[in-house]
Amino acid sequence: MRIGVPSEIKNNENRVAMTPAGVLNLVASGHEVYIQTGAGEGSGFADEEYEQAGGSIVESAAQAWSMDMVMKVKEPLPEEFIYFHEGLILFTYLHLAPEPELTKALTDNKVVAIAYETVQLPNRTLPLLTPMSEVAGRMAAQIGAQFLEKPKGGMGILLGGVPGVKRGKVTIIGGGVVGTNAAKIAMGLGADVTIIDLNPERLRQLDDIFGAEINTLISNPLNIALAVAESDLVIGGVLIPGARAPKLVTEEMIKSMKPGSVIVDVAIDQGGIFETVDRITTHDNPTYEKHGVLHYAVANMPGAVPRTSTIALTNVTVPYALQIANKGYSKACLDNEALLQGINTLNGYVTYRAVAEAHGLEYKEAGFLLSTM
Ligand SMILES: NC(=O)C1=CN([C@@H]2O[C@H](COP(=O)(O)OP(=O)(O)OC[C@H]3O[C@@H](n4cnc5c(N)ncnc54)[C@H](O)[C@@H]3O)[C@@H](O)[C@H]2O)C=CC1
Ligand SMILES: CC(=O)C(=O)O
Repeated sequence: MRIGVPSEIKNNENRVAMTPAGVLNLVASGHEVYIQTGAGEGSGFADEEYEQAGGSIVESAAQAWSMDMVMKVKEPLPEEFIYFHEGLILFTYLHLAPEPELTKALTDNKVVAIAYETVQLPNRTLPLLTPMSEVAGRMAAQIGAQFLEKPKGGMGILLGGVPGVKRGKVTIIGGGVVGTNAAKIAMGLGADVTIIDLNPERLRQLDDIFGAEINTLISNPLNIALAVAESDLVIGGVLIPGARAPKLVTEEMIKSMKPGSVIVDVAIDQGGIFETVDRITTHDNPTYEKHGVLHYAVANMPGAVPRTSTIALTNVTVPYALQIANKGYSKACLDNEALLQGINTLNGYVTYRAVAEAHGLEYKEAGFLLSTM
């Protein structure tokens, strides 16, 4: 199979979908990999390293997009829709629930769109989302701590306090991968941390992991309102796979926070959990202020630490790319239920139920479509 790897074009997105090690793997199995010149630079991978691994460098995005399968990191932006065509296999993060135009472009052009974030193992975990959630979760606590500093617009507190001065309060809504990693760093900084989750079993696990060092609360509007009101930093890490994130933190709750508090909406890639987050922000201009609270809503947080993120991401994506390349997408997905869960659009249909529901579109089961093709 011929695999194309274009450069990422989102603001400050320095990750790339393939490392030279990944190229070596695919080439060793008889595939051809075409990398757009300079695509790996932001992650510290030079064109020559890809060539030494057996890949070919192409000059333009159009050339990289002209292959049988395109591997990317972030969802395509409107200027990339011109490259869509029938039968193209697109393997990348897509986050389609909050993206009606992208969903339409993929179905109109009959792209086989396999979303990293909905590839799901039988134990319900999301192996291609997890490493980036680990990165973003850890970053969320660091970023929150930074923006609480006065010169960054915050109220001017140190999360860990000092002897004789109270520690800062951090509430994390969603105790999955983002939440757990945010908690680790926030606790490491010395903050007073509360995690809120809907799943009591998850709260038990968190209690076992962190013990008395952490507060856990079941998710309901009252607990969220009380915790948000007394927090200096609130981090949103809720996910219902494939679906638009629920708005759990209302405008009234944001108004109840102290001036100079900070919210970090990590779940913004699925639409975000804060009612007052009305736009996606960028690494260039990461925050805005509303009701005196600093709002951070960058949808590609790991793009700021591309060396770590690219390696962590490709560690998990390349084995799945190999299955698709070796068997063809149809057999690979029929043989591997986890990969089948990744198909979001196929033959002009939306094949992920939560995405179809988000846009009021007809849903078709990918397995059924593939077995009748
Ligand atoms: N902004 C960025 O750059 C990045 C964003 N993300 C996003 O972060 C979000 C979280 O991802 P993960 O932690 O990997 O998901 P996860 O599936 O590991 O965790 C989600 C947690 O949310 C909980 N939850 C569901 N409904 C809830 C509710 N009503 N109240 C409280 N908790 C609830 C679940 O029980 C689960 O524990 C996703 O939207 C993901 O795409 C991930 C990486 C980077
Ligand atoms: C998961 C995601 O959206 C990211 O890593 O950018």
